[in-house]
Amino acid sequence: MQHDFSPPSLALPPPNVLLDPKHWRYKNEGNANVIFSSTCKDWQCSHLALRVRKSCSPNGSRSPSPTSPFAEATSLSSIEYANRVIAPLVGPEYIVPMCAYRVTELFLKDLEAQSRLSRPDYRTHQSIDLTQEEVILTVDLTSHSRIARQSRARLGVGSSSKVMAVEVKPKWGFLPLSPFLSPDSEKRQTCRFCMKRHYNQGIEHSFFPDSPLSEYSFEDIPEKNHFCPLDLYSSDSTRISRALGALYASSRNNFRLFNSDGVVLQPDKWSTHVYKFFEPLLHQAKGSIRMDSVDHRGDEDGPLHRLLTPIIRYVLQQDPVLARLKMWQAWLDYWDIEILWPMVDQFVKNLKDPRDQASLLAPPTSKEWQETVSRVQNPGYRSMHRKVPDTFTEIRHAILEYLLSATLKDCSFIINFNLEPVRVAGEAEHPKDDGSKLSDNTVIRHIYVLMSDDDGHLVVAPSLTEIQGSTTQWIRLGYTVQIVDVDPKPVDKLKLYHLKDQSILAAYRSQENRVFCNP
Ligand SMILES: O=P(O)(O)O[C@@H]1[C@@H](OP(=O)(O)O)[C@H](OP(=O)(O)O)[C@H](O)[C@H](OP(=O)(O)O)[C@H]1OP(=O)(O)O
Ligand SMILES: Nc1ncnc2c1ncn2[C@@H]1O[C@H](COP(=O)(O)OP(=O)(O)OP(=O)(O)O)[C@@H](O)[C@H]1O
Repeated sequence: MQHDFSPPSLALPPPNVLLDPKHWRYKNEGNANVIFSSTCKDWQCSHLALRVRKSCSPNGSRSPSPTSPFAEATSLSSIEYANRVIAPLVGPEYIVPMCAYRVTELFLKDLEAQSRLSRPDYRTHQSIDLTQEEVILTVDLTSHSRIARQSRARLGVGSSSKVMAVEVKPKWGFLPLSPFLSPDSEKRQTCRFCMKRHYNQGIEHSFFPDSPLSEYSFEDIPEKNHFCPLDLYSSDSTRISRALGALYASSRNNFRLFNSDGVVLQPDKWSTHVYKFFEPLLHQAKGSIRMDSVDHRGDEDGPLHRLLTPIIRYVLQQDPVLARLKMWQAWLDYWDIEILWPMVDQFVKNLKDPRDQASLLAPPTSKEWQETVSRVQNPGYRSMHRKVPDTFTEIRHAILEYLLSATLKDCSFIINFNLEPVRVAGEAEHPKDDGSKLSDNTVIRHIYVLMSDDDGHLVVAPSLTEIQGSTTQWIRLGYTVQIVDVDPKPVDKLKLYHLKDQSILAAYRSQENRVFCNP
């Protein structure tokens, strides 16, 4: 049933349990996959998720087009890519355990039928691919059971089941480095995400002129209050807070909050959920955190800004995930697609032998991906003055590097917070926490959180020693940070990347507002 990449930590229940559709509930989906969470309470099952590929059509038949993300990405290659290509770059602790699991068409049809009512309208033009023989069995990063079990085993305490998970799709975190882009290029001042806003608005108008607001619509907020990924990646407290505030106001597919059951919450439920999660701490601050309107997302004194922002900001400032994503996104996209694609295209045209042309743009092999990772990890690779690629091998290298950077520009990370039982001051502190590993590579870290007596603000610290004396009550949160959606991008998307890049630029230039992103 399973392939070699199954990590030992996924001790699996028998197939009759796993292949029972009533044990799965629709969780969420992206462009290419639908995710189901386990509803089975069995300890071997309760923290699992299924990642099921979508077809290109509404009836579930697989009809890969040359631009399809599935054309090269079978479930096995996605797993291999995550473990052998992405893990060495960003760190194995961020990679979610996964294995390929054989399924039947009947099982897929049942999943398809039971998910129909939960799926958003704008996604239903693609349904589950009923021809796939394997899906990815993985860990549900929004579930409480894995970290809670670990805490129980380590601390010998009954662990609370309170969990809050947030997902962030941070997108492109850099302004281009390319020495070949014009010094006057808009790309030197405005990040790709901020430019793309105008392109998205154009697409939405042309496709959905009368549609109600969806995840994909921009709400009517002033330009200066929009989310800029560069703020999130900045490691500066004020800028991270601003980025989070912008995401609360207009989250699109860049920010999600999950409840204790791992269900995606609608934005108007976020404040209440966050408030309830922190309730053990709030007796001192009840008056100062406002819960008096229905939707507190924009309220500076509401639970999102006062409670959620400090803990996410703390995690993002401590954890290297964003710095690593940004570094590799930028270095692997050294030339910029505006320069790279015409270079590739010209080179292909100059090749006499059609077999050489085909092999320059052939799907990368596993060996090539692994060579790419070794090459780019070599310190010499990060030189500011790279040789312009002009041989077959160099152009091929530049293509693979760009595709790798595209994966890192499109992935998301999930932070899962697990609330441990409430303690009072004076209780013995846990030993200093340097992160403990689960049986896979997942690292659990802990933070202490309290309401400051002085001003009713949330204080976050890595150990109690730093905060004792200023309060009577604190909570300890275990948290994990892991990345999802690190599939390989197909090589035949390269041309489309260029087209999209030029369309984004054109849409940005066609309007008057200029955005200056802080690098
Ligand atoms: O190009 P972008 O930035 O629009 O990214 C696409 C994403 O759009 P986003 O901006 O996040 O709404 C897009 O996300 P949505 O479908 O919009 O949620 C996909 O992730 C797409 O990747 P793939 O085609 O499924 O492999 C993404 O395409 P890639 O460019 O990563 O291949
Ligand atoms: N292991 C997981 N645990 C919990 N939730 C998950 C997990 N993997 C994915 N999800 C949820 O499902 C959503 C879609 O998953 P994923 O990003 O893998 O789909 P995709 O179709 O490949 O995305 P894209 O549109 O970027 O191509 C994620 O945004 C996240 O909300």
